[in-house]
Amino acid sequence: MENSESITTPSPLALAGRSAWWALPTAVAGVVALLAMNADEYAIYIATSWLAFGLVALGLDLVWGKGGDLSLGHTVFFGLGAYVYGIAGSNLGPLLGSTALIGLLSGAAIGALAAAGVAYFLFYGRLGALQTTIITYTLVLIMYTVAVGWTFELGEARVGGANGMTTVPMLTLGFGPDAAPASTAGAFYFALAVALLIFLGVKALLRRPFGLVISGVRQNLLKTELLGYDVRRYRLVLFTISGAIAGIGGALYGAWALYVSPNVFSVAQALLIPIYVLVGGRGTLWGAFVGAVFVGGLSFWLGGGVVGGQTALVLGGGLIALVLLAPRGLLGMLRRRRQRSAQAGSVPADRAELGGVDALFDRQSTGAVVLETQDLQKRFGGVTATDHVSMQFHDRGIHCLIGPNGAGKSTFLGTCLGLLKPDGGQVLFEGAEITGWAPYRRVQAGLGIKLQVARILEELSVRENLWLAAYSRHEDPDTASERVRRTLSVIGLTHRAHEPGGALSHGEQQWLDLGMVLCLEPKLIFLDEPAAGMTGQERQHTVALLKRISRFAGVVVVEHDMDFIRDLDAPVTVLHQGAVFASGTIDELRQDERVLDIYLGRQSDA
Ligand SMILES: Nc1ncnc2c1ncn2[C@@H]1O[C@H](COP(=O)(O)OP(=O)(O)OP(=O)(O)O)[C@@H](O)[C@H]1O
Repeated sequence: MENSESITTPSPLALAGRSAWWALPTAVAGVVALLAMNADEYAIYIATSWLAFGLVALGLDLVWGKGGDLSLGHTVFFGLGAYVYGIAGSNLGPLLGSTALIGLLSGAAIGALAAAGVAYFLFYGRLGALQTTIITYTLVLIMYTVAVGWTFELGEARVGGANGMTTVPMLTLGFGPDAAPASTAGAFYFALAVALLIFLGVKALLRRPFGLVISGVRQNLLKTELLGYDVRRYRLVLFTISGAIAGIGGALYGAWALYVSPNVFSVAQALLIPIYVLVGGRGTLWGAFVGAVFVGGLSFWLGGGVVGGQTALVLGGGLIALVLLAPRGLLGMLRRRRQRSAQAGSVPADRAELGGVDALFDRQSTGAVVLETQDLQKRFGGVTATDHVSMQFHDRGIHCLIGPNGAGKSTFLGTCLGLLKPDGGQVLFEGAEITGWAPYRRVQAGLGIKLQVARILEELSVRENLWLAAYSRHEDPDTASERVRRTLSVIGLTHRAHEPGGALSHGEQQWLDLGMVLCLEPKLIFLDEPAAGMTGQERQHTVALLKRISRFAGVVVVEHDMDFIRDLDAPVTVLHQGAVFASGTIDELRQDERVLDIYLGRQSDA
């Protein structure tokens, strides 16, 4: 009862935790501000640079800790922020004053622009994680070479290649030509306020459904796309925001150092940023600042000569030890580990409400053809995996697809879903050609897919998993929450709604995965080996559930288990060597010598 009440909580914000989320960061910033009042001016000056580095680390933690993409190129956005602040500030500052505002705007703009360009290339090119890291690293090498060799003058600004840029104006908070530069303390408080506001902005963003999608992207990119989210766009937006934050950090750094060296693009500087994040605690956001202060503070202390000038050596050794001893970072050590439930829950057959399926579909199915393939072909080198397949699937009823190993079932599924690009033929959805569509667009149009291995988002709660699916369909938090409540009852997981998906048993994860597909209210559902690994009772229940679902949506079942197919009592198509080989009822096909032959391997040609 307690669970079901909280499940109906309409606000998506409830998904992300406490409501006074802004109070702690604000209080911490307040305490830091109070401490600074009594601190030595030189310490305040040094601490201002830690805030600038903390910001670029925050930008990286956003894409790495939250989004899962390790970028080694964030120092490029940081360095560009510093240079562009120098150029814009030295030209506009004498006219307008407020180099602070100029710095914020120019740093954010150049950081965002550069990051968006890189992200477009990375994500729309569908490059993998390793390639992302290598390409961002290469970017650092390129930028360093460019910065060392480039000398030019632009108005008051002089960029001097290897000598760097010396015309970087001081931070001015006031407006107008007569505005005076900020004091050391003034610059620190300004940087602190900027860091706090950006931190709160990032937190607020991640508490929105955007944050859940990003969490999905990190945990399982394919599943998130199969929930209908344009994952490339989400990653691009996240990377762009993170570049803007790094650019602002760079502008603050430029205003602090009053000089920009091409070394901001050096490999050493590039590697320091992930080190800040690792030391502080990846994915914590706070850790970005903790890492910058800790590493900055340590090198400041060591630089004072306490270890006989071996600063880099001692710092390096210390950091290696820290990362080994506290792999989750300083803040990660403090965080309570989420307990994985040891409960080995079985499939909740007796608790699931088959009748509840009716309430999950608002629309009536008409029995019309929803998906059609025409002459579909797919080759892998010399292997023809899909051979001129023309099939139709309706928005009601069950259709089974069988065939021996290597018959081309998965390939056919992959081309229908947009996971594989066909070499010929067409895929039509409700009469419109969708052959070139990305998977998420097909899901938005009404295709649902449950792959053989359950794909759930293990760190999100059961409810959040379902909510993400329902939100993709409805984009209305209240409607999504209501659908989640109904779906939980259908899949019998209401009592585990608030547990992380990763704590569920194998069987329960399969049900959760199916529940996510149901939340999408698809017109046609592809199920890849739904009976794999199930007990007899679980199979019976699945058969009953699929029959119920098939009143409202077409269900295409790809299976090996002939008893399961028989129980489904539905038309069957046999694939062999990529082509449609036979079709009929399972009993008819079991009598067909040709079909028996291919299953027993007695025939090499169709
Ligand atoms: N990525 C790939 N690269 C090269 N060949 C592939 C690839 N994917 C599939 N194939 C080949 O295409 C043919 C069809 O494979 P597919 O996996 O579609 O069959 P299947 O019916 O799903 O088999 P199974 O029931 O064993 O999963 C096989 O000969 C397989 O070796």
